[in-house]
Amino acid sequence: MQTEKEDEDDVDVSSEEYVARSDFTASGTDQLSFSKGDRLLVHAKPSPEWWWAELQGVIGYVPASYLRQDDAGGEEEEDVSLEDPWQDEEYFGSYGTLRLHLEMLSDKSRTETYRQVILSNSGSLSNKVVMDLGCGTGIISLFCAQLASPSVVYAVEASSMAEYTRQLVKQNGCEEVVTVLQGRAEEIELPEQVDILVSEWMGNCLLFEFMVESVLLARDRWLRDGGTMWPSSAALTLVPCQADSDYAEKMAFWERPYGLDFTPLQPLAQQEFFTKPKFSHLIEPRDCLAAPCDVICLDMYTLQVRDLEEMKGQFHFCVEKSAVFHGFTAWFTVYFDSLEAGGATVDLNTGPNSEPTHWKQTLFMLDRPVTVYTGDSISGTIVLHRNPVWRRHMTVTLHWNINGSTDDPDNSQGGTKSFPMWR
Ligand SMILES: N=C(N)NC/C=C/[C@H]1O[C@@H](n2cnc3c(N)ncnc32)[C@H](O)[C@@H]1O
Repeated sequence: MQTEKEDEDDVDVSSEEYVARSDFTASGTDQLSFSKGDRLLVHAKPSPEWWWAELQGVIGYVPASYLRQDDAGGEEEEDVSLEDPWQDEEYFGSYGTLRLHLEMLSDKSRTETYRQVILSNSGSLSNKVVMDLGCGTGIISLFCAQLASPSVVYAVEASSMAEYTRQLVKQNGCEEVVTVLQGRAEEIELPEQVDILVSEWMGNCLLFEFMVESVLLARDRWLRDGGTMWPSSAALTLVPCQADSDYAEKMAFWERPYGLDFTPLQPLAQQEFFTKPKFSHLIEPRDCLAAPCDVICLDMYTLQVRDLEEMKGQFHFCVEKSAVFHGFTAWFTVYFDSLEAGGATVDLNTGPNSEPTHWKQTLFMLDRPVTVYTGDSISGTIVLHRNPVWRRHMTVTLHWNINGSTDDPDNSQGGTKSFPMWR
């Protein structure tokens, strides 16, 4: 609930009026929702990002980046610094070039998995209506047209790549089946409901970029009752790990470079290299100190956008090898249910025991590595907290306890650390 203002005396004389640049929907009970153009009275600025403001007698926290001061003319000055909380210009701009598409198409494990899904369901795909959300160069849509006989595939792509995708569809003789629609999936109009919504939406740590929100909105609007989601479900997996080479390279390095003592730089190294997660980390199976654990599982038929604000998971690891516990590594697996009842489920596992993918894995480095021993247990929680302002970002908070099997005073401890990804 938002806080009702008591009485006029509470108004801080230094309150300033600001105008809302865009809508904002509160994602916490102490936040204040507002609409574009609303005039808010800012009473306090406890942090650069979040201010304490009032709207029509109701008070709550508001994201400062959504507000602008009302200049004399009341016209919005051309504010180039206004960043769209979705950063869509930059995001879709990056997908308008080939670099990322080349990376994704070069990822054989990823691309062959989608091909396998189409191939193993080719019979059931006959005469079906398919939506390929975020089709990029259209590879999945082309697989559908080439390997099966759907009645139509709506290939939706928001970036400028769409015009090339149309050429690729024509070039490969698929224009009878594949229709390319340029636009955001949340905004385009389809002529009909779809039987299958297929998308390759997974970001680092499964959710980064939060393209999944677009998939859920499209599901709710365009997937017919009883339709199929591909992927059908997803799991985020975690494992405690050693990361000797990363630690040696970034931290131990400062102990004796060229015979000198550079250890006063280690707090800087900690801050600079270990504050954020490390994307594209390649963990070896031998780096895993315990059996991995699925900490978050998503059912793509029931998952709601509001669930994405905060996702929590628990873990309990039994240490299987004595080693230095440097941190946790995360990866994901997505599952594609067969269109036929009882048919085989296809999965894409991006973990260390599968073919490497362009996502690789994500390393969360602890501030203080600690030696753990076979028989110890590491238990705790992981929380993925979506950034209330930068909607493609999140913070991953890990909380762990080590229950030492030995009486080594150093290793019955725990900790907690939050990793911004990225803001
Ligand atoms: N797997 C990851 N990380 N990204 C892969 C895929 C991203 C592709 O999907 C497109 N895309 C993302 N969101 C939307 C949307 N809401 N509407 C239409 N197209 C979209 C991007 O422009 C890329 O071409």
